[in-house]
Amino acid sequence: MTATIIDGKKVANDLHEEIRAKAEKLTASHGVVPGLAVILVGEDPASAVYVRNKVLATAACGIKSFEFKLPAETSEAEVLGLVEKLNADPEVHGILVQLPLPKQIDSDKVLGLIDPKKDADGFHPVNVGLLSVGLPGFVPCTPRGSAILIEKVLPDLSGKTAVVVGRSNIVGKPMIQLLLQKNATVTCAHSRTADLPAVCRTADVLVAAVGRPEMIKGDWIKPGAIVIDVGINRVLKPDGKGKLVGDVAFDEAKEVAGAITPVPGGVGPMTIACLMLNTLDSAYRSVGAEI
Ligand SMILES: Nc1nc(=O)c2c([nH]1)NC[C@@H]1CN(c3ccc(C(=O)N[C@@H](CCC(=O)O)C(=O)O)cc3)C=[N+]21
Ligand SMILES: [Mg+2]
Repeated sequence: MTATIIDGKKVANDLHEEIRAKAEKLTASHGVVPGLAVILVGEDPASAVYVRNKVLATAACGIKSFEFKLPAETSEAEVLGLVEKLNADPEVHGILVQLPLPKQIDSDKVLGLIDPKKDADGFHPVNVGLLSVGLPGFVPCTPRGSAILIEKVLPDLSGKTAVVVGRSNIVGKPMIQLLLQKNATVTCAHSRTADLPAVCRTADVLVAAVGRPEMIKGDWIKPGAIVIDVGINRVLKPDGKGKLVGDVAFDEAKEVAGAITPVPGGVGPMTIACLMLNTLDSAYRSVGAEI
């Protein structure tokens, strides 16, 4: 039996339509168009794809997009100044500073300056804290999108075991919080975990967020498990062309799993859809309207 392939692109496109309808409703009732500002410092080819997809998504969702592409040698003071300007701009409801930033810029300082009420990435310590105590705030886009996909396949995680491989602030840690909120029994595994394959084999829900191409093999997966592949790795094929692969060896894994996300077309589009969702939520909150 082969796994159900979870179509993240389809779920994301459906979300875009819902967001557009709600954005139009907010414009009709309050004259507000949700706005998202993206700051990109320097040229990174992978970032360029991401930024292009974001701009396409804002258009699909009826969200106004403000793009700031700054040269790689931009000073920290300049980025901080831009963040302050966007914090004060009533047309901007969400601010995203694309990571990683060049060396001369302290990213903690920049993320800490973003108004927590406009923190569409959910990386500000205030939002991290709100998530960890279960209060409303911004939830990071990749875990939020992953949780939506898991819910589609398995709405009730009570009594289920979830393993998150990776402990980053961007994906692993917030993913753990969301899985706990859903009553899963959660393990966080990482590069120092002993016998990682055995730990992965305990998972009814396995979230791979390690950033290492095809590291998680088919025989690490419990038969019937839900596998969420967060990795987006660009690798070279023997013919010299580039292709995208996840952190999971997909061809093997799909023979064992019950459901699995592909790369591309899985978590990636959901990350972007959730960025739109966070921006929409923020615009509603800015006028005190119910979503
Ligand atoms: N502050 C910040 N927030 C982020 O969320 C953030 C970031 N910085 N820096 C870069 C990474 C990367 N990232 C991606 C999101 C979606 C796709 C995506 O749409 N992927 C598609 C297409 C990929 C393609 O064709 O290249 C897919 O997987 O199907 C890719 C990459 C968000 N990031
Ligand atoms: Mg690690």
